[in-house]
Amino acid sequence: MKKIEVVAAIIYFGNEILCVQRPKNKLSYISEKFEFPGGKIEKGETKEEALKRELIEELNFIPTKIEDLFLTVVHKYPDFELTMHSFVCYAETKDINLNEHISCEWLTLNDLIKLDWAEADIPIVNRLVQNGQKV
Ligand SMILES: Nc1nc2c([nH]c(=O)n2[C@@H]2O[C@H](COP(=O)(O)OP(=O)(O)OP(=O)(O)O)[C@@H](O)[C@H]2O)c(=O)[nH]1
Repeated sequence: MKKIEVVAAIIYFGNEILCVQRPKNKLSYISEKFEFPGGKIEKGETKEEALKRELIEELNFIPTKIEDLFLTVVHKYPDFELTMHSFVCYAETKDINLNEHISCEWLTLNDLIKLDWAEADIPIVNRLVQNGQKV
């Protein structure tokens, strides 16, 4: 099975997190699903370099800070196996451009589960919510 390695950004503005919606796709399980912005790591790139490049390409956005790795998810979709490394980042503005996605929402932790997420993102969403519930 084809394997792809991806980086994804959990971007906080205050207590809100950026969620972006993918366009229609022939693969129904990712079509119009919500995800965290990011994309494939290219040859020779570090994860951080890939993340910065993808955020500029997709959103014209430069994070003020990128934290260490938050969670790596390995998920088997019907057509490929995804390894996705997620990183918490911070924004000092909500001013982004949607160059590839069809919509976006800035949501607090408790509202994240309301969206129709790509399956691979569910462990990340759950971990964010759990961490938020710790006192
Ligand atoms: N960026 C991102 N991709 C995700 C997430 N969840 C998830 O299943 N994916 C899947 O991981 C893959 C990422 O590929 P992509 O198409 O975004 O990457 P890319 O920008 O490098 O695409 P390209 O091949 O058009 O250059 C897609 O199949 C996407 O559906 C997520 O939260 N963020």
